[in-house]
Amino acid sequence: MEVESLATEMETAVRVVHLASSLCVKVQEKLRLPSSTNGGGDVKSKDDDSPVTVADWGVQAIVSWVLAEVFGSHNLSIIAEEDTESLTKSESVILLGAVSNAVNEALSEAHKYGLPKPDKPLGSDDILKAIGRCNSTGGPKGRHWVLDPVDGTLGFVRGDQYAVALALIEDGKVLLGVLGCPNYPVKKEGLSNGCNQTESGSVSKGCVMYAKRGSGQAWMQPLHPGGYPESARLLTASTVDDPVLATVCEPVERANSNHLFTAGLANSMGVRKQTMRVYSMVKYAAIACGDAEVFMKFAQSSYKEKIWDHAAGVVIVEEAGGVVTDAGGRKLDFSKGVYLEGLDRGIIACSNQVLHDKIIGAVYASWESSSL
Ligand SMILES: Nc1ncnc2c1ncn2[C@@H]1O[C@H](COP(=O)(O)O)[C@@H](OP(=O)(O)O)[C@H]1O
Ligand SMILES: [Mg+2]
Repeated sequence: MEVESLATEMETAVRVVHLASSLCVKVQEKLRLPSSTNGGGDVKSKDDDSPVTVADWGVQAIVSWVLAEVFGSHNLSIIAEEDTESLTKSESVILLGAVSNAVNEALSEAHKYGLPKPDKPLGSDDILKAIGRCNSTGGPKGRHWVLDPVDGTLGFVRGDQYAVALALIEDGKVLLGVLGCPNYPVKKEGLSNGCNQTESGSVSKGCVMYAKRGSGQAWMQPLHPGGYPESARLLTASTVDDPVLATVCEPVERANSNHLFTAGLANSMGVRKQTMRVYSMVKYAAIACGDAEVFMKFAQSSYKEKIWDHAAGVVIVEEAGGVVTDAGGRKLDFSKGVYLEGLDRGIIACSNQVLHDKIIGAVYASWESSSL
């Protein structure tokens, strides 16, 4: 498949991530209201105790509905994080109503993003069908959309960073990636070289980043409440290759990555800047636009990374000039279904190859002496 032939896929993916991000912004605002007035925007717990909200289901419904409208539902394969189980329980009527309202409110604006909109509001059955359709398990062959409707749900419910992440995988390769980062601080003007902030530049909030495999380009658009933006800027990852000058980022949650190991590693390399703890794939976004140089994640060995937590971010970082591998220096394998099978210890994303080589070397040196 020629990557150039993916114009409609890219266009649709970018536009629907803008629309989905606008839904998230509204739901996150509601979550900050007292629970009696937040319109059913409460936070639920999944079986693994991680949070899930109206936004997770709402985004999944919207993306699934739009992709089915544009590409047809026949043979449409979507691998996504949420399922309908808790939404279909009898006690979930209010929750399903809140998802329905959020989805229909967002879809009523779809034309502002150049996307199809339904003739009449979607019913609960349509919404459950759209969410439930995203149950593909992927694999080595064929075309699969990969969606994390709200990555970093903990950040989302805390009013912090989160991302809407959509990617397209074909025959195990990530061809397209789109990241909606509604709370990302973006410098407003004079931005010719990524989204680095300067002291003089004014900063606005929210962007969508995207890249097509092999294009050598990653792009960023501002997030506009009123519709699809006219402009896009090229992103360039940082050329800093001296760890002493590098900014390292890692997950906020101690449970998701070994902070002690990362701190020891950074220390051994002479890193001086304070580690940035950031929720979600926004860490990949920070590397792609030059705000950070290194993202490291060392989960517990029993944890298996899911493809939707990485696919979009990896292609965006790579096309912006960065390098992403496991801790053994091997490319992440998106061909094995829902999980990143065979991952060696952790994930290392760097803004350039020279820095990446240094970090991988330091991981080897530190590993033996660590108690991981
Ligand atoms: N025990 C664990 N170890 C590592 N990652 C985990 C984890 N439990 C959940 N995660 C993943 O870490 C993601 C959040 O990333 P981060 O910690 O970098 O902010 C979660 O995404 P969701 O919030 O979409 O569930 C989830 O997929
Ligand atoms: Mg996630």
